[in-house]
Amino acid sequence: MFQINCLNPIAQVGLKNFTDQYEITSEVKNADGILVRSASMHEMELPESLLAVARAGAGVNNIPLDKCAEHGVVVFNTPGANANGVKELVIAGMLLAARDVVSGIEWVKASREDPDIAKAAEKAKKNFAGTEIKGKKLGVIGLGAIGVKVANAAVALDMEVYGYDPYLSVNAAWSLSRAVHHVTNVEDIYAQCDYITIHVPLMDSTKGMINAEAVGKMKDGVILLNFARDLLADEEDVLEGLHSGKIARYVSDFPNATTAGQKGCIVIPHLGASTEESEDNCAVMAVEEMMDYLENGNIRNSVNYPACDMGICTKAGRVAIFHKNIANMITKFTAEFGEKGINISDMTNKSRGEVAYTMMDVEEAPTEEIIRALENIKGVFRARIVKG
Ligand SMILES: NC(=O)C1=CN([C@@H]2O[C@H](COP(=O)(O)OP(=O)(O)OC[C@H]3O[C@@H](n4cnc5c(N)ncnc54)[C@H](O)[C@@H]3O)[C@@H](O)[C@H]2O)C=CC1
Ligand SMILES: O=C(O)C(=O)COP(=O)(O)O
Repeated sequence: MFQINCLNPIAQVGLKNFTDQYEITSEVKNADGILVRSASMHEMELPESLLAVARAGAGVNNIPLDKCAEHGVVVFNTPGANANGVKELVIAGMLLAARDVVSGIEWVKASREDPDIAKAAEKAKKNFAGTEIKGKKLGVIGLGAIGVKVANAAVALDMEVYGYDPYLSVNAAWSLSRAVHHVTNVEDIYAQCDYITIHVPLMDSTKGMINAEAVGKMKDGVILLNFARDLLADEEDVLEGLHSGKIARYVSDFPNATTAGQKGCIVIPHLGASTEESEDNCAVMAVEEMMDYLENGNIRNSVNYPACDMGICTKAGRVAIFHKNIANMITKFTAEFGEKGINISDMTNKSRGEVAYTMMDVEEAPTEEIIRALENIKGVFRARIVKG
């Protein structure tokens, strides 16, 4: 029986796919798997029992990926599963910045006791007049699952779209509208665009990328949208830009003490992926990945281990080994089975950066003794019996 702990509420449509081999537990201490959305796991002590973490969503900056890798804990995410939800809110964000709908709605609320509100509205509306997004230049930084959808939707809304992503995947390139202008230097986006939206993951290399220097290169009156992570922008610099008039509006999906309630900031309480559809898609994908890993050792959509798929095991046993990506490991693993006269009938070894994953199908059920011997090999983080 696998124990699954949910650190955030996960949609039922996903949870109900767990078979009777699984139990949802409120206790993290004996969990085999953790399902999580945005809850931070950085301060958490990882239970010894933990085998996998599935992030029902895209961003994994709330999860200690390296620490998990060193404990042989596979971390998954659900690429693209909430991208449409975010795309739709980004479009809403652009419209909220272009048309002063928010102030207009506030005015209506404040005037609700006025019996002549209809007449007053016709006078007041000039204060909330805006512009149209048609014909404006939009720069999209990061053309992954979300960026591509935002770029294509903006093309359909008659915007002139510029896209920048030095690591563009082949899939993304195939999905991107041909009307999107290919930008190879992000500064061209800063210099040319009326709207700039960022859709990159938060990593050391992207943290604070929207800083005073970047803002200084932008057009006067630029509208900046951040539906990726607040730390991608140095928001003190963004506030400076708003005060000086360089930035007309900052639309963010991440409330914090710096931006909440500030003039020129339209801040939404992290609603990008909070749609029924996105929550369902993420939950279904996260549960699928978790089950295939726990039952078969297969890894799909991991962010800290390589992909590996050996299907369902048809032999007597299957062993999975997490180890450093260094020389001589396979020889040592096979020797452990060889010494005991156990035939290895199938094997896969995959690496990703400094870590590697080896799966072996064997013709005798693996014993705890073999697992201990494998774990004693220098460079091995964990060995587990997947079947046997
Ligand atoms: N507001 C919300 O509720 C949500 C926010 N997000 C955030 O959006 C981010 C992006 O999500 P997805 O599009 O699904 O991820 P993705 O992984 O499909 O796309 C990210 C893209 O950024 C590109 N990239 C990386 N470094 C870059 C750089 N320095 N300059 C330009 N491009 C760079 C990558 O090549 C990739 O194409 C997530 O990491 C997460 O932080 C994601 C989902 C929901
Ligand atoms: O998927 C992401 O990266 C998100 O930011 C969505 O977060 P959430 O699942 O809504 O807490």
